[in-house]
Amino acid sequence: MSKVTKNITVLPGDGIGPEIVAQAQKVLQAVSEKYGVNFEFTEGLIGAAAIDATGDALPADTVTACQQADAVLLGAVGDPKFDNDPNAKVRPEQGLLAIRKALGLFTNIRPIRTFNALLDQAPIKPERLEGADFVIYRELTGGIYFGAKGKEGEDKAYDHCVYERSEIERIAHLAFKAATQRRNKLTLVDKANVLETSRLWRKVVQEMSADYPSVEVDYLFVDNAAMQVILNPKQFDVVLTENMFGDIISDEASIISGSLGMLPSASVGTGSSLFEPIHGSYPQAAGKNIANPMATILSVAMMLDHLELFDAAEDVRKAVDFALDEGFATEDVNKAAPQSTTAVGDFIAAQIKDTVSA
Ligand SMILES: NC(=O)C1=CN([C@@H]2O[C@H](COP(=O)(O)OP(=O)(O)OC[C@H]3O[C@@H](n4cnc5c(N)ncnc54)[C@H](O)[C@@H]3O)[C@@H](O)[C@H]2O)C=CC1
Ligand SMILES: CC(C)CC(=O)C(=O)O
Ligand SMILES: [Mg+2]
Repeated sequence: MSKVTKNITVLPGDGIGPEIVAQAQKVLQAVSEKYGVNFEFTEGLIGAAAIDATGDALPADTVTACQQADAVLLGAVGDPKFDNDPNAKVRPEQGLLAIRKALGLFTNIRPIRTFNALLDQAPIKPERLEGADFVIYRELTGGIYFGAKGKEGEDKAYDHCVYERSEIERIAHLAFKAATQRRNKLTLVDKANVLETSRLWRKVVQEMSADYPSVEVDYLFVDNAAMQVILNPKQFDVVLTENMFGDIISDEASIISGSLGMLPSASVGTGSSLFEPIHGSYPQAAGKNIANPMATILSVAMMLDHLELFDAAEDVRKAVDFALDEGFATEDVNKAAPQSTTAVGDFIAAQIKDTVSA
């Protein structure tokens, strides 16, 4: 019988992107060998790498390759030469925003959990963290990142924040549904005491809650939420929020997991789904073989769930837990005896091949 083939478009991007994506591909290769699935990889340019090669942060053939894929795997984009040049006309991050828009990826799902092996080293008391398990539904193609932006002269600049009801409803439906499959709680994080867009979010979510009677809905202003997320993370189940607030709150929530290098994400919507760590291109670590590949590897687990390879996804998660339990991890989560990025990738891939499937 011929093997099932899944076409994966791979966008390594910038900084540590190529290093962490290579480890994620090793993991997919291990899954391929164990489960008899064939992964066909097509590589595309995005970000600073794409600007350097073509002048464009998202070349048209990258978009086509993503549209034709069963799933997309992204590393990260961004380079200090653009970050430090406020006058740059083209920026790596434009490529990321553009692929999200082109694929209609209106929801970014960011699960936040703890890892037993990392509880003791967190800057927060372990008893506050143990059992924390929530998921952030971050709106991904609207709000201030996508509104009109510009400058008036040299000393005035603006970024507009706009949301339409339909943009709120489509992600809110996904978030409510997720809550019904979890612990039936949804927290809307907004700034409805100040922002008109937030008041629209609140109104729409209040109206929609009638369709999900089992779900308890509460509301938190984002400044309070930023504090609650680390003070009492166990209170959250599904957190629904707009683009920028979700971006910020999720980086903060990585403290609960132990490192920004631990948090994966799935971006879903109307086109091919895309899987990426929540962190950026960590340029200080580029080329040093020290970045944590686990966020990207756990993004592969989310990809495998999406491809309905559920046992393989579980294997990947278990292999990451095992690596952490064995202390086989990079310096961000194992300062005493750090392993390299490639060694961690090899270890996790070998563990997947070695374990008997569930
Ligand atoms: N999705 C994306 O492609 C994103 C891109 N960026 C871009 O990345 C560049 C750097 O931005 P930063 O604000 O420094 O954010 P960053 O997420 O790249 O790094 C912030 C800090 O988090 C830690 N960290 C991040 N990833 C890690 C990993 N895999 N292993 C271990 N530690 C890790 C490091 O301590 C690092 O200094 C910028 O150009 C920015 O625009 C930032 C966020 C997301
Ligand atoms: C270009 C930024 C919006 C990337 C980012 O920080 C993110 O998506 O988390
Ligand atoms: Mg971010």
